Amino acid sequence: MEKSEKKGVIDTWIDKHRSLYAAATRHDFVVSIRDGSVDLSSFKTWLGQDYLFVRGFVPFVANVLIRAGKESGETSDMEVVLGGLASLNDEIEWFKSEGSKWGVDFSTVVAQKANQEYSRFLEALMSSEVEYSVVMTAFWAIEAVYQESFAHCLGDGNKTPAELIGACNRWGNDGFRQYCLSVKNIAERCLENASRDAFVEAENVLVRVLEHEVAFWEMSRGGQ
Ligand SMILES: Cc1ncc(CNC=O)c(N)n1
Repeated sequence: MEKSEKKGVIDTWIDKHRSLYAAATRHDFVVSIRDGSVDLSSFKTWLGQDYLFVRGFVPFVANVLIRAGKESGETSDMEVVLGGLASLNDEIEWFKSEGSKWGVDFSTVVAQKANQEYSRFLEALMSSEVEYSVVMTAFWAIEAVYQESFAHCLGDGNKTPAELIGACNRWGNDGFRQYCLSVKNIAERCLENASRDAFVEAENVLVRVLEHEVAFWEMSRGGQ
């Protein structure tokens, strides 16, 4: 097989954890956006919680950026992560305008348990004890779940409500897909040279990200 066709370790792990991956990327909430049956109070709950999540995700990505500058062999790694950080700047502005559009006052939104647990998990990954390959794998998984989920809402035959297309475009667009592929390539390259321990930990962290993402979508059911 050509190198470009060779299945990487991340795809092997995704295949191995196929049902969990599907639970994270085809959650009822996402499917309900795509089929147009979404309950708007669920959407508002997700919006408020995700705004808080993203505020905690910024320092995580900043930490990845610092490590990409120091620990990576390739100068392009830092540029890929910097692109991600730059888009988070736009994203926070986007959240604020969506908040006013939907009447969600972020100053009164309280992080729910699943959100708090996800933030704690991100904080633990910021420790210098965690290897770069492990952090990169987690970073890829976090971004890829949103890319896959929202791209699904824009795919052929969707009945996504017009007022939710903007949200879906934010993560479902082709540029974000390309960016996720770049992050995946970085993670794959790091994993090729990782220690046995880091390799085992990376798979474990990938699974944990998927579990956190499922729990995160589940919060939308509360509809508060
Ligand atoms: C819970 C969660 N996971 C991943 C993302 C996507 N990354 C940045 O926006 C997100 N916004 N929220």
